[in-house]
Amino acid sequence: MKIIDAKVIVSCPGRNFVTLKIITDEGVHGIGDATLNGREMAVVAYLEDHVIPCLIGRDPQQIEDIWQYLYRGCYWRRGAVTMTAIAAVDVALWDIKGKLANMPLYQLLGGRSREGVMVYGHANGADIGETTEEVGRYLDMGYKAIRAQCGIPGLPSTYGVSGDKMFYEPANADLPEENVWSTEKYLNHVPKLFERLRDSYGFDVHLLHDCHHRLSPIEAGRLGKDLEPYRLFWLEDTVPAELQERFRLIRHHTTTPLAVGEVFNSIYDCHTLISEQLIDYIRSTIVHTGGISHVRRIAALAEIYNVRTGFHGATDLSPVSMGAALHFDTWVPNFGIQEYMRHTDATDEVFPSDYLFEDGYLKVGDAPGHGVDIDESLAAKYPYQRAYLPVNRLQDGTLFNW
Ligand SMILES: O=C(O)[C@@H](O)[C@@H](O)[C@H](O)[C@H](O)CO
Ligand SMILES: [Mg+2]
Repeated sequence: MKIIDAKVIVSCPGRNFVTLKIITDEGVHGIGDATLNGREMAVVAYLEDHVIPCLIGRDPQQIEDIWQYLYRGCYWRRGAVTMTAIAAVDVALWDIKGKLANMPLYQLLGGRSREGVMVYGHANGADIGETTEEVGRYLDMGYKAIRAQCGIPGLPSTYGVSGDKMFYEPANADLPEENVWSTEKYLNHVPKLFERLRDSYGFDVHLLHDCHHRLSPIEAGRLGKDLEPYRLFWLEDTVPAELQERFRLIRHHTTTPLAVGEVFNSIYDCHTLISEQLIDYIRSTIVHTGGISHVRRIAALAEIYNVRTGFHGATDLSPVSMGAALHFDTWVPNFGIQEYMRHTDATDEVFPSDYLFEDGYLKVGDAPGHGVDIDESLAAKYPYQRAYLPVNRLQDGTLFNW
């Protein structure tokens, strides 16, 4: 069996998605997500110019050998562009293997460990009152876990807060938007939000919060401590995580559970965090971390150290990534939670899938492979539009972390 063709499809049904389709001589095809928000075309070029020529003629069943070939064989290891491109190939090959075996992906991985995958939705509002109402709306939809973000008095815009409640989208067309940030204002405000949420809804719902890498370790320790009475499920991305050792200080100061990893792209970004048990949840997911073949190694390491998975699942990860992640979540023994930001109807039409939201859980279907496909003629109706994530400046103009 041979790979005879592979193509990259770029489509913008509301936001940009990059999809790799691998075609075999036996008529079976597989698809993988290759979307790297704000740097999409770098992965397109990497795949088209450097990866696809090496795939033609290879046996698509040899997933591990192809992974090693692309990782070790390129000499320049790791990095977001490389690991996203490898992930797209890897997921497309697992999709093909599932179709050949006539099995859903979770069966190939080791079978079902749970009935459904608990997901968390995003509630956001301009102020505490609006976010509290939004959390109520998510509870009415059946969510068991909800991430809450809210506007900060005195700041014109805040990460995670948008006009469109259901389809919050982190990127903007044309050029990067600029946000203004004040850690002091933020640290004073956030505990009040969670006090209100617990007063309004009690302690049965899981509440989560994302700091988006904006704090120093000692500030993170303080926030974690201030939030302890409200029993968060997790506090995410408190500090920029290039230095894994930074988490030792945070850990010494708070019992609030910590999650990190959506910007990581390999096991080497998180091995200290995991083996020293400095975090509770690892968020590195399939699309930006070398695919299923690499993420399962991270999950296996995490399992030994009682760290659970909590995969990234924002709207810039396509339904293809969501499908693959849900199969992984259905199998992985040390599953924690899965992020679920709903895609727009236009996106769901371009990527027909068979997963379903039911009472706070996402459930995968039994279609062979990961169960998601791409409607190429519909995808062609939505041409690429350059878009960027925002940047963030302090009030005096200094460029800061976004
Ligand atoms: O936790 C999250 O979902 C966020 O941090 C994302 O919205 C993130 O900003 C984007 O996915 C970046 O592309
Ligand atoms: Mg995040």
